[in-house]
Amino acid sequence: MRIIDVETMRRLEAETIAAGTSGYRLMRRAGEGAAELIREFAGNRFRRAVVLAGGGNNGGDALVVAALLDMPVTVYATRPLTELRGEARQAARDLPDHVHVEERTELDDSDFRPGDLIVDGLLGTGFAGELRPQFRNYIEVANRSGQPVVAMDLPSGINGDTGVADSGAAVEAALTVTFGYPKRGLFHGDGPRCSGRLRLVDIGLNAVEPGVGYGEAFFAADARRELPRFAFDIHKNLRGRLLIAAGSREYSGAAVLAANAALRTGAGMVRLAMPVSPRLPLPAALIFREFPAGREGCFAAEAARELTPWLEASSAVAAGSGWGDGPGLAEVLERLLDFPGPLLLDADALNLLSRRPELRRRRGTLVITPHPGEAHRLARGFGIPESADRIEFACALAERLHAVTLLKGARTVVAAPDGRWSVNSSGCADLAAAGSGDVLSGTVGALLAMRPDAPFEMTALGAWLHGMAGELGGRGLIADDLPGLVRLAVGGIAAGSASF
Ligand SMILES: NC(=O)C1=CN([C@@H]2O[C@H](COP(=O)(O)OP(=O)(O)OC[C@H]3O[C@@H](n4cnc5c(N)ncnc54)[C@H](O)[C@@H]3O)[C@@H](O)[C@H]2O)[C@@H](O)CC1
Ligand SMILES: Nc1ncnc2c1ncn2[C@@H]1O[C@H](COP(=O)(O)OP(=O)(O)O)[C@@H](O)[C@H]1O
Ligand SMILES: [K+]
Repeated sequence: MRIIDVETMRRLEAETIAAGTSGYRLMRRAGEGAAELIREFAGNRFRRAVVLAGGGNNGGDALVVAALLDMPVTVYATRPLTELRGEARQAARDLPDHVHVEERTELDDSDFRPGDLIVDGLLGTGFAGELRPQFRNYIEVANRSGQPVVAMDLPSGINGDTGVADSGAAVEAALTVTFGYPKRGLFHGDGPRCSGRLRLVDIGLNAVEPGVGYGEAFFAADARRELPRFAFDIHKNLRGRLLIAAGSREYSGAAVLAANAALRTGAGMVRLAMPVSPRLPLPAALIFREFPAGREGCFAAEAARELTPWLEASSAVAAGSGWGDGPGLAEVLERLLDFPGPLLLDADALNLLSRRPELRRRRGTLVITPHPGEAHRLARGFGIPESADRIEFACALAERLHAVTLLKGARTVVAAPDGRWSVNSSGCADLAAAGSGDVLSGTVGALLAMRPDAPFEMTALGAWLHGMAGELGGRGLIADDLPGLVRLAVGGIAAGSASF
């Protein structure tokens, strides 16, 4: 989905209205979509919704939501609803009687209580200049309450173009529901930190013209488009054959996580090559072999030759998770780099490549999945200037290493050597846990094995599925849970579920 700036958003809105859809219709679609997502997010965890309504259309969206929630609702309005104009006025008129409205110049801590879900409709794309004191007070008290906030369109206080909380205060949302197209500010500055989970509601705006906008963000609609579909009479050999070369004596769990994830993502066949026998039970569906190990318990150089028959039988390879460091690994890496199909390198394989950049010779597609530490080492090894802007940095790595680059973190970036890039919309802080990256390498590896011709799209899809699995898991998630949750995310998309 194209990321756009505020000016383009206004133009598309005006053009859509000129083409015959009323502004209030757009607001209704925004509010209805948001209410549905809020119901899903809230489940039955909350006793009351507290809607913070500003004086513009962002407030209007929140009032539409207030009318549709199936729990008690209190609206704190920054100004009398009778003073609202245009579509927001209409939304105020359509509020049912059971919605309790208070006009409040100021809020204090006693205005929120445990069991409240806060809906932030203070400021959206119309926010400009210094935050007025009343709005600063609303934002600060809401944040201080510790109750989850769902932001309409943008977290209030965030500049829609730059993502910066210009006035030093912004809503810290648990979920942001953005309307029509994702705004640039959600991906820069304070945007990722303040927006929390991200969802997009299609409100039927005119399509943005090709070439207009600023880059791509990957949402559920993109996952629906990209998920490989299989004919009813498919054969396992056509559903992707992945070789995973991973693990060491110390880190056998990494290999097992990657292999489980690859199977649960739906690869037709997964082979796991490890230099030791794992301490953990392996899924019976996995094809496993122990390869020669050196004294440190890592792959020995002989493993390189012995991998040949398995490489010849694979449509993609994922390597590097839990490799550790040993003298034989450079030879193994060189052998893998000769593989003609897509090769994904993660973790210690990237660290090795950073120390030995001269090994980077390759015929086939290379996909790299560094976390920020590994990306930093790659930048040093390959002499790439590091940028604080994650999108710019991922693009520089992709270009210089000629590799599809997945730069991990909150709002993972996937960049291609040809300059395309996409920011992932799914994911949550629960993914910041040991082993979660190993699962990602198995998931992306499986997708590359299914669609070796579309490495950029499959890598972005893998990031989205992994992020969604994290969201489905939530608090208390451990990496062992993720493969099963990836399966649920794949299944939901494949079955055409309305969720996500
Ligand atoms: N563009 C579109 O196609 C659609 C926009 N919609 C909603 O409309 C929003 C934009 O609405 P508006 O243009 O009315 O703008 P907003 O509602 O985002 O903001 C304008 C209001 O905020 C106040 N304001 C501006 N700067 C301020 C500051 N520094 N301190 C305190 N108050 C400030 C203004 O006085 C005005 O009342 C979007 O973010 C979205 O939520 C939706 O209704 C759906 C359609
Ligand atoms: N705050 C966060 N929000 C969303 N995703 C995150 C966050 N922190 C980490 N992740 C994701 O979790 C995974 C962690 O991978 P990695 O650092 O390689 O872990 P490990 O090496 O322990 O497996 C990556 O997919 C990364 O994008
Ligand atoms: K908002």
